[in-house]
Amino acid sequence: MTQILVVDDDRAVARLVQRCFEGSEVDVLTSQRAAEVIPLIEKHTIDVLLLDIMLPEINGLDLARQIRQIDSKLPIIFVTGRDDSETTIEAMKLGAYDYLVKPLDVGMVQELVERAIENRRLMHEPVVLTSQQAEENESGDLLIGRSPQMLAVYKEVGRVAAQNVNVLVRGESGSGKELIARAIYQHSNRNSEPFLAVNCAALRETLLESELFGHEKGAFTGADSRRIGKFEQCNGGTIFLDEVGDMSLTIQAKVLRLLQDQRLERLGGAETITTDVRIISATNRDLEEMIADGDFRLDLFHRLKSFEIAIPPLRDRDGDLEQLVQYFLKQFNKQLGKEITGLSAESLARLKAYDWPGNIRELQEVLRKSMLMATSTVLAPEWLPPELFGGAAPIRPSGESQGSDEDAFDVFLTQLESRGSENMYAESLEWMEQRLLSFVLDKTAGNQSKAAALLGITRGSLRHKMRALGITVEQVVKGDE
Ligand SMILES: Nc1ncnc2c1ncn2[C@@H]1O[C@H](COP(=O)(O)OP(=O)(O)OP(=O)(O)O)[C@@H](O)[C@H]1O
Repeated sequence: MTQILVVDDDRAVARLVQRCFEGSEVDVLTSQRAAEVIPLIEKHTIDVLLLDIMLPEINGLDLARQIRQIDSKLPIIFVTGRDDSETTIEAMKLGAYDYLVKPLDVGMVQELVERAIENRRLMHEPVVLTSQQAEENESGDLLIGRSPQMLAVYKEVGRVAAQNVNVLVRGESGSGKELIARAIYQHSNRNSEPFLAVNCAALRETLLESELFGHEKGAFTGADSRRIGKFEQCNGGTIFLDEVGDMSLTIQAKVLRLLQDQRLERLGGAETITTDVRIISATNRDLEEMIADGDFRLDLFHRLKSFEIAIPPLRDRDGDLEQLVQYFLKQFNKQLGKEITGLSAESLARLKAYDWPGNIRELQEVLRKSMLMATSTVLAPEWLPPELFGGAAPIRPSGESQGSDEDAFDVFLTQLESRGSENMYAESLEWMEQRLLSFVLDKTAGNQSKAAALLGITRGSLRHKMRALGITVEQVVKGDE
């Protein structure tokens, strides 16, 4: 269970945050007194702290300094009554995750807290290179696979982690670039400093520029207060630039300058700020081709790849598929309350013959969906999706799930009931969310902004849900073909 702590002498703030997470997996603890905060943090595992800057007994910033001594990586979101840029900057320099200005907006609180929870997870959940012991122990995210190809990758992680150089992680979509980036960070000398991830493909140019470099009030329409960018906020830490090939040339030039002399200016600002960040970047794009086409800067490319790690696609890893299948079967049995003991020989042969363009993430999704539908304890080919059969749907047992989604839902509900689920509400919602998101992303050809607009949720929430459900745009679009 995720736990967040809200500290504010204004009870309305605590009530609003509690409302934001009603019925969710997030447990909201509240306190109105500064003196209670440290004992609460020591007693409970707090994932995110929402902290009023103007507490009656103590300044929130001073309290944050004390908290940093106990837990240097706890994401703190400051809540301020007024948009006072000096205090805000002070807070961000202290390593605050972000800040919110009252009156609070439910959607914004949800989105920011969800992002902070994800950030906490990225920093904390250890990425463990597989060993028998690690698999048994099952804590954190495991990097499964002992193929010679992956052993070579682990060796490179070990070789580069402690060196203070920028690393470019390359690999196809879903092949584990983010996991490898986190493994590098966790084994680095900067592992007690923050790790912030920015997806360069997820934001429009101005927003990405402001996310990375910050902006001054009035720098562009909508910039109604000063904002500290991730490079400044992450001073001393590590930034993960995901989908780095999607940065515009303007932003590339700014990142290059930052890499050359660790200096930056906020958007619309004149002050030069010095910062010290290590960059781990990742891409599945052909940067050499982009350079040849004038879409990516050669000088930046060289700076980013002081060291390069290439993750092999799943289809090229000898023997890893079986191990990953075993691991995910165990994981999903637990999550879905199933008791599937293994795959039939034909199912395994199908999995091995398939190309896995979406790599591990696609394998996860295929297994999860198939396990959700399966009525037997051995996963037979009829439960596998059509793409594994070259597009032709496998024959399902008569009378089951051949028809509409409505029929499939009835079958699913019957299965839940017959296995005595005590979590039908959550499991059915997840089932429907899977379909809803896949449907909408299909309709919008994978455009997440349009999909979020259709769904009436923010793009951040959509991305969060996609990640939680293991949905990737490539897969959704591919399913349409
Ligand atoms: N070797 C592995 N062992 C176990 N799980 C893995 C492994 N590699 C990847 N995964 C899982 O597969 C999913 C995709 O991994 P990740 O997000 O790191 O891929 P990525 O290459 O960064 O994807 P994208 O290109 O979409 O950004 C995650 O859920 C991750 O935990």
